[in-house]
Amino acid sequence: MKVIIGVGGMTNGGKTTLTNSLLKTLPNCCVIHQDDFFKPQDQIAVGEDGFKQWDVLESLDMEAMLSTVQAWVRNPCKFARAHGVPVQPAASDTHVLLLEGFLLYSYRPLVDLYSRRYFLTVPYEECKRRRSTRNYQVPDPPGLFDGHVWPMYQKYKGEMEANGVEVVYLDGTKARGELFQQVLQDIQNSFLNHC
Ligand SMILES: Nc1ncnc2c1ncn2[C@@H]1O[C@H](COP(=O)(O)OP(=O)(O)OP(=O)(O)O)[C@@H](O)[C@H]1O
Ligand SMILES: NC(=O)c1ccc[n+]([C@@H]2O[C@H](CO)[C@@H](O)[C@H]2O)c1
Ligand SMILES: [Mg+2]
Repeated sequence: MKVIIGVGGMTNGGKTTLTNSLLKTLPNCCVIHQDDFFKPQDQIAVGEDGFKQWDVLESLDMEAMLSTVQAWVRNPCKFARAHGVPVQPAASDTHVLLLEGFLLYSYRPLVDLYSRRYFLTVPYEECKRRRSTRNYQVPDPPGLFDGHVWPMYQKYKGEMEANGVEVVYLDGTKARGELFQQVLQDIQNSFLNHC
């Protein structure tokens, strides 16, 4: 059985934190981080607002991300070995791929591949507060959150909903351990118990 799980949602919703916990627990589990597919800085467009447009789909090499997912689908054992994930003999029929990122459900070729799509959210104020504590490879210039990050989040989320993409919303203000248990149980109930 091959299961692809999306851990998506807003910036600073807690996607990477949750993904890292799941990765340690789920059997034969590999991960692909969307943030690893950002294009180089000189290829990022500058908008009329003067900001580099990081939070749009065009800033990511989604074709490369899709190819990486397809490599896992073709041969999850080979993919696991190549990424240093030991294949557990007792669960060698089960393979899990976690896709983690902020625009997972807006790229058409990926949308139908997920067995489950999680979507982490926190309120605007909490998102802005968490983001202000972060250091990205390219630091946020003043005003980026309200001028670009938040409006793009709302735009893509609106499109996702209008397109009827089914997601499981998660409250990112819950404690880390509680979120982890909730999602782990949901995954186990949905898939792993069925094999
Ligand atoms: N459940 C939680 N409760 C409180 N703080 C959390 C929780 N989960 C993560 N955090 C904190 O919030 C910040 C963002 O977490 P994380 O990096 O996991 O989010 P992300 O969604 O991957 O963000 P990014 O947009 O940078 O990819 C970090 O400082 C992290 O320690
Ligand atoms: N990883 C990067 O290269 C990079 C550069 C500039 C901005 N970001 C931010 O990452 C978030 C997604 O995790 C987005 O909100 C980007 O603004 C990432
Ligand atoms: Mg992250």
